[in-house]
Amino acid sequence: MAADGLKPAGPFSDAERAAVYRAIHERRDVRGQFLPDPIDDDLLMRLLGAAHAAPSVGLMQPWNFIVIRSDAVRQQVRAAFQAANDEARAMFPDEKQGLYAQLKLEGITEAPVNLCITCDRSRGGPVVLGRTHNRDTDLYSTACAVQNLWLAARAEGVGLGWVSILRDDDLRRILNLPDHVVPVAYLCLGHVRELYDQPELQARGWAGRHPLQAMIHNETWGD
Ligand SMILES: Cc1cc2c(cc1C)N(C[C@H](O)[C@H](O)[C@H](O)COP(=O)(O)O)c1[nH]c(=O)[nH]c(=O)c1N2
Repeated sequence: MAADGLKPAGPFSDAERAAVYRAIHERRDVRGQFLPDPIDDDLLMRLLGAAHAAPSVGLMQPWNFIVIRSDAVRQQVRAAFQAANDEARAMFPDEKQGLYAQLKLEGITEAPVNLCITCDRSRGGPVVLGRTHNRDTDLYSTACAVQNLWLAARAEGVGLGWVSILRDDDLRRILNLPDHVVPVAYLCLGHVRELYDQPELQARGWAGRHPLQAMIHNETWGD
C-alpha cells in the first residue's frame, strides 16, 4: 500500500514503454508537409495540456501559449522569417549558401495553427526556488514544455515545426509581448500524412546525427 499522495512507480507495460520510445524516436521537426485540415479544439487542448504538465523550476510554470490561427498574423510572421532568413543565409560560408537556400525551414502559412510559447520572466516573483543561482532555469522550463508538446503531437499524428529564424523584436511587435515576456518557441502545427524517417537536415545532407557514444563522458569532461 502506497503512502498518502504516492502511487506505485513500477515500469509501464511493454506496449506502453514501446509507445513512449516510439514517440521520442519518431518525433520530427516538420516544415513542408502540413495539410490544410483544421486542428480541432479538443486535440489542441490535449497538446497544450501536455505542455502545461512539464516540469518547471520552483513550479513557476513560466509559460503562456499564444494560439495563432489568423492569416493576417501568420503573414506578418512569415515576412519576419523571410527577412531573418535572408540574413541567416549570408552568415554561412559561400559553399553552404546554395544548399541553405534550398532548405525549407518553416511552414508558417501552410500550418493551420501557429503557437508562440513564451516565458514570463517575472512569474513567481524575484526569488524562485531552484532559480536562485541560475536565472535561465525559467527559460529551460519553458523548453521542457515545448518538448512535451512535440512528443504529444507525434503521438497524436500531428506535425510540429519549431521556427527560430526570427528576430525577437519582430515577434514582440507582431504579438504585442510585454518586455518581461520572452518568446521562447514559435511553432507551426498541423496534420501531416507522412514524416521523414530521419531528421530532414540529415536527409538533405546539411548535418548528421552524432553517435551516442561520442556524447558520453565518464566522471569528468573528456574522460
Ligand atoms: C530550439 C530549436 C530551434 C529550431 C529547431 C529545433 C530546435 C530544438 N529546428 C528543428 C531542428 O532542425 C531539428 O530538430 C533537427 O534537425 C533534428 O531533426 P528532428 O527534430 O529529429 O526531425 C528548426 N528547424 C527549422 O527548419 N527551422 C528552424 O528555425 C528551427 N529552429
